[in-house]
Amino acid sequence: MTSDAAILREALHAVAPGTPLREGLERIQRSHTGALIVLGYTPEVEALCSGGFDLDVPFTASRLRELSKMDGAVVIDTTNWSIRKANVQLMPDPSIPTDESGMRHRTAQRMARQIHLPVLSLSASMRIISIYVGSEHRLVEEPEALLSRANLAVDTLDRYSQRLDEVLQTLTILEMRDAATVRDVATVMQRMEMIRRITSEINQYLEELGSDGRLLALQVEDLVRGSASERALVMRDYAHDQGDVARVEAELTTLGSDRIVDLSAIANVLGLGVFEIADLDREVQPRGIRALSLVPHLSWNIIKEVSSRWSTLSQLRSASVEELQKVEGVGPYRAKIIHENLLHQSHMARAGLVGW
Ligand SMILES: Nc1ncnc2c1ncn2[C@@H]1O[C@H](COP(=O)(O)OP(=O)(O)OP(=O)(O)O)[C@@H](O)[C@H]1O
Repeated sequence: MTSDAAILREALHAVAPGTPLREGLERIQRSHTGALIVLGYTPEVEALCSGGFDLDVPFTASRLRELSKMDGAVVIDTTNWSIRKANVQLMPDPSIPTDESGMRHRTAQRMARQIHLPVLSLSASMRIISIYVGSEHRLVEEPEALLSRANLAVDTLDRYSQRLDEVLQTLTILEMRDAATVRDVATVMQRMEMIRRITSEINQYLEELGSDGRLLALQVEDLVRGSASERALVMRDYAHDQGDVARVEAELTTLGSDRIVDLSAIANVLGLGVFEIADLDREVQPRGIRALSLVPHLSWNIIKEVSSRWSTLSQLRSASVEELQKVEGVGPYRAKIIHENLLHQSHMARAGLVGW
């Protein structure tokens, strides 16, 4: 079953600026009237409606405004965006608790708690749009306020991305010198997880911003391009058990905000066995999967095959062209490219130059 929070998120998306529903709500606000709108038409909703009249007309912003001029609620079938009822009295169970004041908002909250569908309430006096689903409640924010918070979050994402670039470059150089430590790996994973978190927050803003968030969406896309696959590569390089990457991903995602600052906790999610602070300075070897991903023209299957033959990047780097050729799917040409590219990466790293 879809959770109330997920339904609320969808509803926020449906009322985002630029959508027909938002246009209808803005028209109602401009005419200084209020509205009570149920987003969903089910037998349960039908049973809680009294009076008014039945309709089956396509939803338009102007129809919503006209129908909201009348007393009572409007019911919209969101499966085909048609208006099904207008001028109806909603009769949710009066024993359902509500902390709202004013009959419109109290009815909206009770109704939402009973049917677990979005119910919108527009106050005539305060120009506020509220959405209720189950016990969830959100005010629909003005685009300007949302946009300024989203911009702040994008600035943060930008700073986090720069910092990730730095720590990832350090890790790359240390990997080539066989000197990476648990701390370096955990620091990269920490930065990547922080980027994932702020990106998911921004995506929620973007959903609510609708067409007003288009430019910002492009900027975010630019900042996070390739970051999810890079994160998976680092995990595959260092997770104690390579088959465990899905668990690592899930645990990292749910790590509380107090624990995400703790490098030991992150290292332990990767299975790197940190029992005391000094363990963070233990050297670790990558499997070489990220380094192989930088070699041109290598398919994922070949990367997996090659990396499974040698247990560490340094062993892989010392493999000769002849040895590489013994791997299924690797011919003389590919073997040479792998060999030369890994050496090239190593030389660049030794010279302190990365980003090939
Ligand atoms: N149970 C209900 N079913 C349908 N419509 C209702 C219901 N309760 C209130 N309303 C609608 O809300 C309108 C305003 O009601 P009321 O003045 O009691 O609420 P309010 O919250 O004080 O108003 P506002 O939100 O505009 O400040 C009513 O005229 C009616 O159209």
